[in-house]
Amino acid sequence: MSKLPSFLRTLYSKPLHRCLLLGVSGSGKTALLYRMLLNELVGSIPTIGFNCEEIPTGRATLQFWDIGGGCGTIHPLIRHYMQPGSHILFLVDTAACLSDREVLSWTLDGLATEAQASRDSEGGFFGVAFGKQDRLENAAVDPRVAELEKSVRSAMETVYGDGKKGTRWAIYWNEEGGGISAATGAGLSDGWLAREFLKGIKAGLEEGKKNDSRPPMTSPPLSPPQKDPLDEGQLRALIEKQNEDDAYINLTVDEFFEKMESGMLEKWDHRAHLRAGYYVLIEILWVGHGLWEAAEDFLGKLESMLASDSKLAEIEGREKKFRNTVHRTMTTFYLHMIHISLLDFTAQNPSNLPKSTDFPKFLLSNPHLMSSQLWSAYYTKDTLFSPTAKSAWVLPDLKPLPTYINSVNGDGELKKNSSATPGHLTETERLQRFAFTILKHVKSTNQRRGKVIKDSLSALQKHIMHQRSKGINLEPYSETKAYFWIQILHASIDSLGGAKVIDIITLSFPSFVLLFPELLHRRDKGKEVWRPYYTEKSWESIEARMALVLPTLKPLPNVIVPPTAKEREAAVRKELEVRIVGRGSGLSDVEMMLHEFWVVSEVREADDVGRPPHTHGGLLWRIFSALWYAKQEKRGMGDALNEVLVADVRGKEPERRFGFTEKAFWARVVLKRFLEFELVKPGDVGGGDPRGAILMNFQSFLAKNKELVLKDMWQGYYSAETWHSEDAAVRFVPPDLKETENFM
Ligand SMILES: Nc1nc2c(ncn2[C@@H]2O[C@H](COP(=O)(O)OP(=O)(O)OP(=O)(O)O)[C@@H](O)[C@H]2O)c(=O)[nH]1
Ligand SMILES: [Mg+2]
Repeated sequence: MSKLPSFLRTLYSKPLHRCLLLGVSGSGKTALLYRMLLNELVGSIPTIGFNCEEIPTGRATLQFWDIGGGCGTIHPLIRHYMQPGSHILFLVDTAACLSDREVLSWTLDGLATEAQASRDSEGGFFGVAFGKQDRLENAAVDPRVAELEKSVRSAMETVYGDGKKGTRWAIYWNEEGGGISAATGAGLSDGWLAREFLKGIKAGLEEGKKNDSRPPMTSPPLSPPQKDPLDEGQLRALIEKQNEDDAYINLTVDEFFEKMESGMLEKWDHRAHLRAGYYVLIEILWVGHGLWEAAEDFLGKLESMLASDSKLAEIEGREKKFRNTVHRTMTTFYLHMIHISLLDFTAQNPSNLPKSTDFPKFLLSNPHLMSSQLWSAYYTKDTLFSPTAKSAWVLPDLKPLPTYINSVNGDGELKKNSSATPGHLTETERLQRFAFTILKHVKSTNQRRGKVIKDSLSALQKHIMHQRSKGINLEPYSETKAYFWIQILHASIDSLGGAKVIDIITLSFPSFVLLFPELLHRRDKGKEVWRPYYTEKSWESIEARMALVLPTLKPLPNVIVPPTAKEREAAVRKELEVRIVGRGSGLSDVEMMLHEFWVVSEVREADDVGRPPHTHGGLLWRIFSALWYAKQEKRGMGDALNEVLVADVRGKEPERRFGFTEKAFWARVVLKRFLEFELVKPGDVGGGDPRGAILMNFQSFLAKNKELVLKDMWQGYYSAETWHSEDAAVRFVPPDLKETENFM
C-alpha cells in the first residue's frame, strides 16, 4: 500500500484562529494568557519578544500571540505578527486606568490606533477585555468605571461605526461571573473569556459571509477540499494505462528537456509536469542540492518552453499550444510532494538511486501525485491563486505540508543526535576537516583564497596552542601538514570537474570523504598519503612545523583521479541520509573554531555604521550590541530587540536579506544566552567609542555560546519549506519542527 492515505486522511482538522493579545506594557497580557492556558499566575517579568500559545476553545483553537511591550513601542511590529483576518484581544488594566490618568490616555490611544490598524489591514474580530478587576473596589457603584467603559465604547464606535458591535467588536466585563482577573482566575480559568471571544469571531465570520462586499474577516474557514473526481484505484489505473503508451520513456533526460524547452512536447499535461519535476529532482539530488534549486530550474525550463511556443506560434501563424503561466507556489508545492515521495522511493530501493527510467514505476507507487487536486487539501483557492502565490513561494493555509520525517514516523521528531559532535578524530581527520571547511568558505564567500588560508592557519595555530595549554593531548601545530591537506583537498575538489558536479558548498564532510575513499576515508591510508612527497624526516621536522616546507620527494599533486560513479553514488546517498535525519554530520572543534573566527573577524573588520546586517555574523553582532546598549543604558531589552526586528527587515539589494522570522529566531536565540551571560567588561558608554568594549564582550559571548556561529541552526526548528517562504519573510512564522519554547 502506498503512503497516500496518511496525509490525505486528515483533511478535516480543527479551525485555528490567529489572535494577537495587545495592551499597554504591564497591563497583564502574559498573566492573562497563562491563566487561560495553565490556570496559574505566572511570574511577572516583562515579556521580551513574544509568547505564543494555543488555547483549545469549543471546537476551535485560539492561537494567542502575546507580544511584549506596550502598543506605542510595538505598533510598528504588529503587522509582522498579523495576517489578514487576525483577531485582536485588547487588554485594559482597569485598575490602573482608574487611578492613573497617564495609563488611561495610553490605553485609549493604543486602543484607537490598533483598532484602526486592524480595520485597515482587513483584520478580524476585535475584543476589549477589562482585566485586573480584583483590584477594584465597589466597581458597580464607582462612577469612574462607567466613565471608562463609555470612553472605550466611543473609541470603538469611532473606528467601526455604531452598528457593528457584536459582529466586528465587543467588550468583556463579566459582571455576573465576578469580573476578569488573572490574579484570581475569574473569567479565565473557567474558559469564559475565550468562549465569548470565539463567539464574536464566529459572529464576525457569519456576517462576513452574508456581506460579500466586505473583505473576509478571518483566515478562510476550513472548507472541505474539492474532491478529486478519481479515487486511488482509478488514479492507479490511469497511471497504468499511461505507462503503457509512454511516448517519452526512451528519451534521455537531456533529450526530454531539449524537447520541452524548444516547445516541441506534444502535450503539457499533468503527467508531463510530474515527469519534468521528477527529472529535475533526480538531477538535483545528484548535485547535492534540494527543492529550492529544483524549483528555479523547473521554472526556468517552463519559461523557455512558453517562450519557444509563442515564437513558433507566431512563425507558423497558429494558436499557442501551451496556455499555462508560470506559478511559483503551485510548482514548488508539486515539487515538494514529488521530493518527499522520491526520498521515500530511494529509501525503499536501497540498491540504486532513482533513474529517469524509473518514472513509470515511481508514479505507480505514488498515485496521489497524479491527482490534479492534490493542492486543495493544503490551500484555499483564494490563497493559491493570489498574485503573491504566483510570484513567490507561499505556505499552505489549510494545513502544513507533509514532511518526509512525518511520513516516516508520523510525529515529526528529529533523531536526537542530529547535532552531535563527531566521535574521536585522528590528527589527520582534524586537518582534513580544517582544509575542507576553508575551501568551502572560500567558495561560498568568494574571498581571496590566499588571505583566508593565511588567517585560518594562524587561527589554527592559536587554537592548538590553547588546547595544549589546557592539557588536551594534541600534536603540535604544523604549518606544512595543514597546508598539505589544503592542497590535496583543493586538487580533489577540482577533480570533480565540469557541469552537474556535486556542489561542495552544501556537502557535509562525511559525504565528501566517500568521494575519495583512498585519500580520505580509510584512516590508515589518510595517514600515509604524504609519503610519496615528503621524507619522514622533513615531514616531522621542527622547520615543517614553523613554516611551509616544500615536498622533498616530488611536487604536490595538481590532479587527482576523479571519483567513480559508485563513489559518487555513495556520497549522494550519505548526503540524503544526513539531510533526511536533519543535519546529522556534526562538527569538530576545529571546524567550530573556524566559523567562530570568521564571524569575529568579519565583525571586527566591518565598518558597520548604519549598515544593515547582511551576513550571519553581522546579524548576531547587531542583536548583541542592541542588547548591550540596552543593558548599559538600563533600557528595556524587549524594546531594543523590537527595534532590531523592525529595522532593515530588507537590506539593500543585492545584499543578503533577512526575513522577519529569521531575525526573530536569532533575536530569541541570542537573547536567551545573553540573559545568562555576564559582561566581561562593562565599558564606558558616556565617553569615547564603546565599540571596543562591545567587541570584547561579543567575542567572549561567542566563545561561551559557540553554536551561535552555525547559521544553519534553524534547521533543527524549521523545515526549509517554511523557512524560505514568503510568509516567513514578512511575518513571524512559528517553528514547524520543534516547539517554540525549546529555543526560548
Ligand atoms: N492584581 C492583579 N495583578 C495582575 C493581574 N494580571 C497581571 N497582574 C500583574 O501585573 C504585572 C504585569 O503583568 P504582565 O502579565 O507581565 O503584563 P504584560 O502586559 O505581559 O507586560 P509586558 O510583557 O511588559 O507587555 C505583573 O506584576 C502581574 O503579576 C491581575 O489580574 N490582577
Ligand atoms: Mg508580557
